[in-house]
Amino acid sequence: MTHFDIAVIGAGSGNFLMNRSLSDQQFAVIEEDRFGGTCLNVGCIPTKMFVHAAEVAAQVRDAARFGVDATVDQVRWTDIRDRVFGRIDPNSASAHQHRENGENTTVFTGHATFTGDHSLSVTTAGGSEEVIADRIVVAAGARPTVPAEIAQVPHHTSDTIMRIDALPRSLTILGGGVVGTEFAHIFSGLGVEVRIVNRGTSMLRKIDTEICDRFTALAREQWDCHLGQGVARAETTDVGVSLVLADGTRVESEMLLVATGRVPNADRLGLENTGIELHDDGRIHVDEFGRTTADDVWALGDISSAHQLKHIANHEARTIAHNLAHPEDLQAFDHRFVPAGIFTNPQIATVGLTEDEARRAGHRITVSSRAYGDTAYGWALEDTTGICKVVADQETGLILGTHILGPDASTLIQPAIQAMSFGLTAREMARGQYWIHPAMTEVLENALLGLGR
Ligand SMILES: Cc1cc2nc3c(=O)[nH]c(=O)nc-3n(C[C@H](O)[C@H](O)[C@H](O)COP(=O)(O)OP(=O)(O)OC[C@H]3O[C@@H](n4cnc5c(N)ncnc54)[C@H](O)[C@@H]3O)c2cc1C
Ligand SMILES: NC(=O)c1ccc[n+]([C@@H]2O[C@H](COP(=O)([O-])OP(=O)(O)OC[C@H]3O[C@@H](n4cnc5c(N)ncnc54)[C@H](O)[C@@H]3O)[C@@H](O)[C@H]2O)c1
Repeated sequence: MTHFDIAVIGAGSGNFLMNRSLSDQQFAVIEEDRFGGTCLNVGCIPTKMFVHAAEVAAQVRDAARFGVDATVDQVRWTDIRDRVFGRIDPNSASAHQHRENGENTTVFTGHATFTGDHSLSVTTAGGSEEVIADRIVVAAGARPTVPAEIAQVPHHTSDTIMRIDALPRSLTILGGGVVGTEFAHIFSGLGVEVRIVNRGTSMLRKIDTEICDRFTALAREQWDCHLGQGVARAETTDVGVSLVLADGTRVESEMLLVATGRVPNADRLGLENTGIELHDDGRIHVDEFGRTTADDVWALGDISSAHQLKHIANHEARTIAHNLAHPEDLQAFDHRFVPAGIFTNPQIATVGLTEDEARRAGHRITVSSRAYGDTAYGWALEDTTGICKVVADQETGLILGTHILGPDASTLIQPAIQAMSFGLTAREMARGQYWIHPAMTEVLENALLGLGR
């Protein structure tokens, strides 16, 4: 049995806790898989590296529209894959090594479960070890869900599909959420026939309705979409896998990717041995400072947050690091304006309330939408589908939400996030600064001016 000041379960965002202000603390860092967690190894970073490769290919295919004739001769999948993981794997290994060599860190490679509020059993390759700690931070993340009707047929999840040895000719994606639409973009960009089966009648159902409807129509144009239907049964066939839908339609592809959501890993932590309480959806319950319902046990990121996003997990890790170092001066999480970027085709970015949410919350709102194609740079792009929408409060003039669909949406939205975070009104934001002409940001300027205050 070894005693530590702080034990951290999970070296994804949990690996950022060990900063200078806690250098006098002895840490146990417990990780059962790779350092860097989901984002580095199987999430944000590799997916965006693949998205870029897919967009290079898509741009070549689209070049003739601009008077440039070019063709994609070949997609060297294994070269693309090995470039991605040739950068990522050493990064993860060096993060691990850094903690192995750290003066105040001891790494345990294995699966941690609680045996009490401050005691853990770590199952390692060599047996099991007991770790006792005065304070424990749970940063154990989430994992992909696989519906029972799929479990018995060969399938991938986002954890495995990026390391396949060869591209399939066709891919069925079950789920039309963020993971499903990003992989649809990646694989269709690389030349794979993509089919999507989604229970909901629209894709990305949580986003603003206008953007959602527009994106769903564009998804139907580029992928073979089967929406509003569950899977009655799944079968292995000569081709690969066939999903039989409720109406009898068979959707068959060489490969199947399941992207039906992610569940917090709280069910695998022996929490029944602790005072840690859960939400109904399986997340660990934390207060605004990151404290669970057990004394001196904290939690952050996908295991506890309502937002499964890396920038949120990072923010929560920074806040908890501060709170561990300064228990007399606790800081609260800031979840007021949580932005998200969806790196599909077209890209989508969103922050704050959708139009419907703003109405339901009782705001008297003013709404303005502007097309990319109505700005000079939108002309240069020949864009016909992009849109920027701003929702503001009529009385205060404050921006309640911003929603963008189109190239570089996740970059274009940042001034809106800044204005919302610092309390600038839409008018101040539109009129109180220069907007570079003819940059794509003019679409946001025009949407703000369209609010009419
Ligand atoms: C395909 C994909 C793409 C994504 N893209 C984006 C994006 O573009 N932008 C964005 O903001 N977010 C994105 N996300 C979400 C983002 O990756 C997560 O929100 C974020 O990584 C969560 O961080 P975390 O530290 O909470 O969990 P993780 O990074 O998952 O870390 C948890 C760690 O705990 C370890 N662990 C779990 N249980 C135990 C245990 N009992 N004992 C020991 N170790 C344990 C795990 O092995 C893991 O390393 C994406 C997710 C996926 C799946
Ligand atoms: N760019 C990003 O920020 C990014 C990228 C990837 C993932 N993520 C995070 O990961 C989380 C999980 O993403 P996700 O796409 O797996 O989940 P999701 O909740 O976004 O989407 C799941 C989809 O699967 C559908 N579905 C669920 N069960 C089904 C079934 N049995 N049959 C058919 N369809 C079914 C749902 O209707 C939904 O459309 C996201 O919420 C997001 O927070 C973020």
